[in-house]
Amino acid sequence: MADLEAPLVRPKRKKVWVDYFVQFRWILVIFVVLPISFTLYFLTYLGDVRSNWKSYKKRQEEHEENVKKVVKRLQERNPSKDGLVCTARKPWIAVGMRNVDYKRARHFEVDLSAFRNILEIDQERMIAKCEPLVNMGQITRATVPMNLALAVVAELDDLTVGGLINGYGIEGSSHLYGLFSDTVVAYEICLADGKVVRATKDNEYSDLFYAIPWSQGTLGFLMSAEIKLIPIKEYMKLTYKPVRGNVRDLAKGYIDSFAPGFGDEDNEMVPDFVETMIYNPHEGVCMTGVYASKEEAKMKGNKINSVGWWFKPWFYQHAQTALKKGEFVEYIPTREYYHRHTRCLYWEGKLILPFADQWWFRYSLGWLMPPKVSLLKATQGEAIRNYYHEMHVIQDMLVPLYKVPDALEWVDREMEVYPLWLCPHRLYKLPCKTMIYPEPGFEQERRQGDTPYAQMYTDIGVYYTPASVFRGEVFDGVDAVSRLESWLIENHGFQPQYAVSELDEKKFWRMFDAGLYEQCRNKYGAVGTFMSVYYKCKKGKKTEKEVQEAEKAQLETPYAEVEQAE
Ligand SMILES: NC(=O)C1=CN([C@@H]2O[C@H](COP(=O)(O)OP(=O)(O)OC[C@H]3O[C@@H](n4cnc5c(N)ncnc54)[C@H](OP(=O)(O)O)[C@@H]3O)[C@@H](O)[C@H]2O)C=CC1
Ligand SMILES: C=C(/C=C/[C@@H](C)[C@H]1CC[C@H]2C3=CC=C4C[C@@H](O)CC[C@]4(C)[C@H]3CC[C@]12C)C(C)C
Repeated sequence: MADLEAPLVRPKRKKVWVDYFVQFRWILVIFVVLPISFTLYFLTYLGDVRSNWKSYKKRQEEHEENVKKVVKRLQERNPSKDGLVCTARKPWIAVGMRNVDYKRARHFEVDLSAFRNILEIDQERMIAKCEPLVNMGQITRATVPMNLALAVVAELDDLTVGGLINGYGIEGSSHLYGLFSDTVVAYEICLADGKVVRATKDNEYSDLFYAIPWSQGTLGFLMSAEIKLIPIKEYMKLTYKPVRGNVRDLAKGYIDSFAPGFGDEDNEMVPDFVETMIYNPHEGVCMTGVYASKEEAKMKGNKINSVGWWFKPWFYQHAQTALKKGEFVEYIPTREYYHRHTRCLYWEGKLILPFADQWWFRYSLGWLMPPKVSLLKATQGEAIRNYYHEMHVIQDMLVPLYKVPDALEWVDREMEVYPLWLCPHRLYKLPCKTMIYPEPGFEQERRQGDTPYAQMYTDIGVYYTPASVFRGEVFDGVDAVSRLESWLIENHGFQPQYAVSELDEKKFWRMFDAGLYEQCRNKYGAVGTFMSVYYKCKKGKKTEKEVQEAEKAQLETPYAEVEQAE
């Protein structure tokens, strides 16, 4: 605690050309990225419309044909000559910060680009059956008019079902439903030998069912997923409540905004949606939402705010107005609420287009927003990419709810990044130990927000330029991330794998549990066909030696070493 009190003194840093490149990147973004993004969004939309014209039967038939092609392609692979297997999705298309170096070294690609259809919306079973490239924009466009939604809808339109399942996905409803993968009831998986199986939590493939989340596509290819739907209403009644104090007070305000006492999950006060934004070490805004009918929203005296229109203020700035005007309530059309952070990429848009939040830009060119993450990645070059690793932070810390005050103190001291995004999620106690798992014995502590069957966690989203960089001081992003990871390991926290990681293999397996994953890798023949999850997450260019070692790997030994060391 003592060293927490002493302020860090950082030396000044000299600006280099890449600082100016980042500062003037908006020129490239306005004239190249935005027009192409807009065109691509429009073409994707037309593709979705075309897909919707097809009957479910036709889509299912096409799906079966496409699955056969995947099986054939896998069987064509010559293990002694071809590399290990991954999808053919280009590294820059994926919505993640990793450099996906494994796709820049020897590998064997399987093209899944045809898998972009919603195969069925079953209103009786309350299930949406989706192919892996169905994205969030597409699914809400199809379900919201039916007053249905996936139980967890990740905010950015371009996030895909396959990426959210094989990685992680979260939203403001995760305090009720868990992470995206917790809402899946069945996976259709193509295994290394080309066998296609349906895994559910209680059939013969239940081990595979539990091992898929966080495995990054290293156990098999996901061909489709059956995902839980929930009934929704047309509007989200959102309450914005300002909180003030030190970071521990802000954390308490956040926890009290939604978390009932231990085991009191049926408490009617628990909202449908929760998120908190912390704007500086002394101020934050806690938001809680409940679904509301259009009749209620349109009642006299109620304020409707269609936040999705291109000319509207960016959502995080709109929420911030609660700090001036005090607590307020408004009704937001549900689909616009789901995608509230898309237009400004949370607040990252401010750095890329610093004036795009001004009224004159919003009214004149706001309709071109947002720039597609994939195009930003495609045009950023090595220098900007490295700048984002060294002088910027894009990380999430999944921590037990009761540790949020400590985590906020840590981030404030070590990174000084604001705004911060806080979003709670349940971490279920499952019949087997998955890659991420609650603290052993958490239920005996009977803490606020927990239930006997799940521990409440929080995703602390740390995205932006640290204050020290704005002040022109030295900031070592690589070292900061490394310390963040160590803090997470010590505090039973987890780091989503879309972010850049500095973990070595042993530390990786200290953060994540390898037991079930390794067992399934061996049982389902993934070793020697699919890459390992650490190989995929490891930062840095792959050397020929590393590629060869990965290809020859029979057993993932570092896990065994961790076991022995403990
Ligand atoms: N609100 C949220 O929850 C947010 C989440 N994110 C992160 O972004 C990521 C999603 O980005 P997105 O571009 O959609 O996904 P990606 O293309 O980045 O895929 C993520 C991983 O899933 C694997 N994968 C994807 N589809 C399949 C499949 N059909 N079969 C097997 N493996 C598959 C990929 O394997 P391969 O490398 O072989 O292609 C990759 O390892 C998530 O992992 C999430 O962590 C980011 C922002 C917000
Ligand atoms: C994890 C969550 C949200 C994360 C977003 C804030 C980030 C996810 C991917 C990030 C980005 C990817 C690539 C980029 C290209 C760079 O040149 C600029 C930055 C960026 C656009 C970057 C910006 C942040 C993300 C969108 C959820 C759980 C809240």
